[in-house]
Amino acid sequence: MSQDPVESLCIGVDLGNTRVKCWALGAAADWQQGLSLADQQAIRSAAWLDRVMQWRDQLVHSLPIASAQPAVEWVIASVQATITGRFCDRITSHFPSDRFRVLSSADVPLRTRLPARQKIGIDRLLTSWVAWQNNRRGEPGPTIVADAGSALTIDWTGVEGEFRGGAILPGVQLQLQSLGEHIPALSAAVESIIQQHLSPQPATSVPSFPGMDTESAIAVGVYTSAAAAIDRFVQQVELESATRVQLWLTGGDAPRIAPWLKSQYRLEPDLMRDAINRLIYV
Ligand SMILES: Nc1ncnc2c1ncn2[C@@H]1O[C@H](COP(=O)(O)OP(=O)(O)OP(=O)(O)O)[C@@H](O)[C@H]1O
Ligand SMILES: CC(C)(CO)[C@@H](O)C(=O)NCCC(=O)O
Ligand SMILES: [K+]
Repeated sequence: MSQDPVESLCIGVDLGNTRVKCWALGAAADWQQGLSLADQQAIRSAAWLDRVMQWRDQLVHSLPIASAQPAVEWVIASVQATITGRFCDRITSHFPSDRFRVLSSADVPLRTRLPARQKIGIDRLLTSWVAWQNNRRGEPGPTIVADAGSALTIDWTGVEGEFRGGAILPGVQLQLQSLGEHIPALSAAVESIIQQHLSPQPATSVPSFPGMDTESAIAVGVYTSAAAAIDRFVQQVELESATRVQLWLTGGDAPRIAPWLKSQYRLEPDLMRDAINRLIYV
């Protein structure tokens, strides 16, 4: 009897600055529903590579065809080259027949006239490309993606699909950490906000305005600064292009920034997954 793989499985990986996110793509995306296997593991921790390998094992065992030895391909979008090397080495040592493909900026079908395309973060290009694709089906207009991760990036793509560049600033968590580390009087309040952020419970309330104690003043400060940067960027693009823009909001801190925005937006927590999926399957 043939031992050949009967199914193939594609796993999308977003290797960010703080977290790694993995998803089964294509048809297999459904197989993991209800198993909460979308691993979100801090890269700083020693065990993160083991966690991903465990997740890959669990995912394969959850395939509907019990005897399958699927051919597994990892499609990796990474902003950290050194860690990508370690990641691929680990995959090869655990699962020698797994294949991987590391995406580069040349894989993203978005034009740009920027001088150094290869230096633009793959996350910026991928999310901009998929948001622009989505916009084409709706109202035409420039696309802006605000990705609130470790860094907050805000990027502009023209109506014809040209990546125009953007803005990069410290993300919410980084702003909080720098306050906590450099201003002793604020470190306890910052610690408490960070703990709330990391709790699996979604935020229940938006801090009231203005902040009436240290914690809420810090929260109002960092959220309004992120939201104001995004609103200002939107305003500038609208001014320069004389049309309404479509703003997409993604990244771990997007839901907390959203209530402070004046601009209309669409919140898409998994824009990176959608982008990798679309790149591979469409
Ligand atoms: N379990 C968690 N671990 C770390 N950050 C979390 C967690 N849950 C929510 N967050 C929030 O998500 C933010 C990180 O967002 P995201 O996961 O998009 O970033 P990232 O992948 O590290 O960054 P980037 O993609 O910019 O490199 C943190 O600032 C934090 O506030
Ligand atoms: C800006 C970040 C860190 C955001 O994740 C990433 O896109 C990156 O490492 N970019 C490289 C520099 C650039 O995009 O111009
Ligand atoms: K990101």
